[in-house]
Amino acid sequence: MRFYKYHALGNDYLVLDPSDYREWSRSAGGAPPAEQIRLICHRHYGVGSDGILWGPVPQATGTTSTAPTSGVRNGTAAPDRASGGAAHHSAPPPALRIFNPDGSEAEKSGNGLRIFARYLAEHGLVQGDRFSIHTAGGPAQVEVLERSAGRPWRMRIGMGRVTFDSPQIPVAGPSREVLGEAIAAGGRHFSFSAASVGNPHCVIPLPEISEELARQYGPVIETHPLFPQRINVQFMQVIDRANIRIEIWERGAGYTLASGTSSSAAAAVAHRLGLVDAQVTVHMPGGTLEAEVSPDWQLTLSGTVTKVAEGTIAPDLRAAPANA
Ligand SMILES: N[C@@H](CCC[C@H](N)C(=O)O)C(=O)O
Repeated sequence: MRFYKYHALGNDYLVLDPSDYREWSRSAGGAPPAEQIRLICHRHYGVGSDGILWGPVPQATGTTSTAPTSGVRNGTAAPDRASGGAAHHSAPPPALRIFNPDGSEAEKSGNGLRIFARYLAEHGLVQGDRFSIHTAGGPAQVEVLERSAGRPWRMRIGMGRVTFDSPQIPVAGPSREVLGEAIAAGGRHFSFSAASVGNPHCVIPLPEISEELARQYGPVIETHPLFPQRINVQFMQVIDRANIRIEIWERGAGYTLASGTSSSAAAAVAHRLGLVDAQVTVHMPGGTLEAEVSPDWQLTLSGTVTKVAEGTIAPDLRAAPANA
């Protein structure tokens, strides 16, 4: 029952390889039960993390939802133009399932993809510095930019194509691009735009942002009736045409120090609204990511991954209820 802990700008994940957890991988859902995910991710009762990266899994099960809450469906991000993906490999690319600390399953994670890519590369599970990873939110193309022993790695991920179309995000109401709409939450009115990069995002531009703002209004917006599958929320401050700041409330995880898909969605929305150019540095409490939006709305993200620890989950944790 080994685990590998990494962080990407303070957004921390545990990689659990299904080959170490045969009982769960052979179960009906083929993944850890939701109560085990909640316990393992718990900061006091468990190992502690912003989520679990479950893989590599066979590609077919990488797009199957057994999650109790988020209702994962096939993602909307288009295959990365540059990837060529599976076509370049004789074996299908490794697939990844992503679980939030509340036990729900997410379609995609930008930081999770960089972390899982490093795990695959340093365990000899992929060849070379360019490879694909499949998620329920679409394929991603990885490029290892810098690898050095005992230091954080740097990688670039082709995240796929962003969409602002309401049915694909999803956002309730008539079919439309969700740009600059009004939302009332927690007694306040905001203007928001919504996007999917494989998972759903609500971006709220404001002149000033703070952690308190994200913690106060994030949970109300995450579960707003406009968003039938809940939503990740970014409060965004545009600094200039090449820099934005975001504070994040993640669906199923709460306040986090960084998020890759949030960075992608915020950069794409800011670009779509004409507020920034195509290359954007996204500043978050945990650090910065470099985002790029291509003319056909393909997104690329570059940033670091740091290995934290590896170890073994004790049998006590397998048996204990979440409030033990
Ligand atoms: N931290 C992630 C996003 C993880 C998934 C998200 N909470 C969801 O439910 O969609 C990232 O780096 O993108």
